[in-house]
Amino acid sequence: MQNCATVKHRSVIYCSTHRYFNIATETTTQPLKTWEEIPGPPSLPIIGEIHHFLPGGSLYKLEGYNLQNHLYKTYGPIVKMKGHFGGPDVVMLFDAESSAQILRAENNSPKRPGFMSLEYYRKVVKRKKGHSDKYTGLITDHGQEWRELRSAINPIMLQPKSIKAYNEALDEVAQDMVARMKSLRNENNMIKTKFSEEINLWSLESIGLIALGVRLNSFDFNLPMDSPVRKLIKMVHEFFAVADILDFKPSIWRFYPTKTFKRAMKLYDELENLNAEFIKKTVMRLKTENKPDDEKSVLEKLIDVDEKVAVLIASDLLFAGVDTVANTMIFIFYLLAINPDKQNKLREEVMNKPDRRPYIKACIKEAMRLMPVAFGNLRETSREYNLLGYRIPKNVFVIICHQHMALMECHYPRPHEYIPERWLVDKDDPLYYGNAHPFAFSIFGYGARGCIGRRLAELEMEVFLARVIENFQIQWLGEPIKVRQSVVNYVVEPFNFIFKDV
Ligand code: HEM
Repeated sequence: MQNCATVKHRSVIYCSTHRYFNIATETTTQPLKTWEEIPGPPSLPIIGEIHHFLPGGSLYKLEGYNLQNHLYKTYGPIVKMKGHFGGPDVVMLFDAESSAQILRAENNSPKRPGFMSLEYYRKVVKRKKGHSDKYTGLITDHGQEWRELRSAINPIMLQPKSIKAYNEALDEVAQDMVARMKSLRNENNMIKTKFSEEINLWSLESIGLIALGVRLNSFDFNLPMDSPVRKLIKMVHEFFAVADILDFKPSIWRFYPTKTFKRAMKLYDELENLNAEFIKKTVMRLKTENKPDDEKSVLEKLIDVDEKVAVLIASDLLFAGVDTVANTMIFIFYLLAINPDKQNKLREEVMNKPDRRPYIKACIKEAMRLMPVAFGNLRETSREYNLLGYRIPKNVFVIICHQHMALMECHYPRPHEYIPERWLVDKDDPLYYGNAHPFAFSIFGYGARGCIGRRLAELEMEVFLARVIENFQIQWLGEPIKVRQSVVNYVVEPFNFIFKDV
């Protein structure tokens, strides 16, 4: 059992009684420890900690949850990783209260760096080519520019009523996808084609319909491999792969244009052009139509505000909204497949309660807690902090390791079990989710910069899951699923799902 109070490097006990102390306030009479004193793997000049990840190193072959758990157990709730090859120093937080401290304090103008190579492409490469737009996009802008973009999109994407209006359209996509799945099964009721690609088609079709207002026809069996839709999916995958190498792994691209860096610049260019093509076609069509507000797509609503902004935002929605939702959906299917009692309970609800479905929401939430699509979130500090008794300087990258925190016993009892009920039980039940620190699980991020696609993602997943559960008994064959951590978490093949007719 992993208990927050058992961390050997800390004198602070805050969690086992479900009371959370503000550690910064507790220790104000003691001198702050320095940046250098923050525990972490010893680093070497220039290369930082890379040697630990090489054969024989203490972190060799560790990744994802296992890496986080190793760091937490070895160094405690705050771990420093030195930047390598000109990259920034990073602090990893496994402590919910300190995460809250950073996320709340940075909420005024939150800076989430992350996709540095994409930012370089949009702010340096593109501008050298003559693009002079004030904005570069939701993901890569910060400060005033980001705030302006965000305030244009917030009312469209975050109001439950405007998202609910897409229910029927999403259901149509879900039903089409179920029909496609039926026709793609072999004699053992397994999907003959690559399952992850199939789910990506569903996710792209859904987001395409909402963002652009058109059916992309991703489910067309005659879709050529070099069609724009397939190209887009391939490019989004590739985008995450190159961003992982350049931005989240040691890379010297800041000093020398590596092969991957060159590939990335070309890919970002191709991806933006492809997105622009999709969007241009839609914009032209929309100019000839005049729909009532509640039937308009996100792009249509944004065009009413500002056409250039509309194109930028729709482009970011397309690539941030495909892999995230698709992979989450695969994790949900898997957890329901290996927990047939939960699946049957869900089916009961889906078949009998069309209007109110709390259990489906709980199944999705619990899957995201147990198998999140992203392991953490990021903020750059805009000032100094006192975290857990250490001085954290300005301009440091802080990673909020929410995957690890959401699997801590002190927050969620029986943390490695799939128990959707924990999101529904009363206060006096020990499983009650409200006993956890509110920042222990923050899959969609936090505050002003939190995921703009959250409500849409939730609705997409609910609608599709209901249709799948109504039609199929999902089973999983053989060894447990394997997950590969990249910028987002992916399932490694084989996809041993069985979709039997109910
Ligand atoms: C299960 C699905 C999803 C998960 C877990 C997820 C998670 C996240 C997280 C953690 C962030 C960072 C938030 C922060 O910094 O506090 C984020 C940002 C973002 N997400 Fe999502 N997301 C999902 C689906 C989507 C979808 C469907 C879309 C598009 C419709 C989308 C578009 C975006 C965009 C554009 C941002 C950047 C927002 C900004 O910086 O202002 N996401 N997402």
